[in-house]
Amino acid sequence: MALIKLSSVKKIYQDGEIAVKALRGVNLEVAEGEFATVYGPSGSGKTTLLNLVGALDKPTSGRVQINGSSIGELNKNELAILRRNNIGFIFQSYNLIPVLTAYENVEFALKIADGKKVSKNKEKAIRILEDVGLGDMLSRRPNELSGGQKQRVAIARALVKEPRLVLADEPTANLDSETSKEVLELMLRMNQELKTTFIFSTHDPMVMDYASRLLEIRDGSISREERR
Ligand SMILES: Nc1ncnc2c1ncn2[C@@H]1O[C@H](COP(=O)(O)OP(=O)(O)OP(=O)(O)O)[C@@H](O)[C@H]1O
Repeated sequence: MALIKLSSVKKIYQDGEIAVKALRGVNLEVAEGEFATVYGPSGSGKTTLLNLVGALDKPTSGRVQINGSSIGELNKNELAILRRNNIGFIFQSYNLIPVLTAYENVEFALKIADGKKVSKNKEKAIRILEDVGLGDMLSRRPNELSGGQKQRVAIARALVKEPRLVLADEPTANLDSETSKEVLELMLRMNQELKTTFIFSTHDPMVMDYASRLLEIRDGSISREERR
């Protein structure tokens, strides 16, 4: 069974009088363990696609299945549980909690996922922050970190739960090439060792080099696909 399955998915945003057709009938299956990137021009529908795959939004028509569940049939609470148990998100806007330190932001994500193993959580949170190169910034708050460092806290927070699926919107947009490489290597290791599935939206050729599957999206449709 595919981890993600989209069947004839359309998404129309109503912008006042105007209906914006953001996705125009997308069919897509992503299996467990894929490392896929979605690329295409600005406004082509990449973020819309990731939001649907992440159960953050529902399609206007068609079906989005995550691990066999049709998201159109789940209520808000069920969608939240599905996301919490399966998906790590890395967004452009970071969504870090401003009053918490880098370490606390990462540890908090673990606490929500699994309230029990507190001592293990501490080790895990520190280790993943070291892995993204922030071992000496554990006690900094978001406003004391650069854009790229915040991005790396957001990456650590998404990965620390070891979710089945990681969704990332331009994960390397604010990182220099050395840091991008380290973060991508970390994700690739998780992909190989834990079979974590990754789906990225990106313009970055380095990210595309790591991908095992490239999906081009144009005007709300998948226009080209390549497996490597
Ligand atoms: N909430 C919304 N209301 C109305 N229109 C929207 C909304 N969100 C997105 N759109 C429109 O839907 C289309 C697809 O947007 P989307 O954000 O998915 O594109 P994208 O490929 O991620 O673009 P970018 O690379 O610039 O982030 C665009 O025309 C956009 O203006």
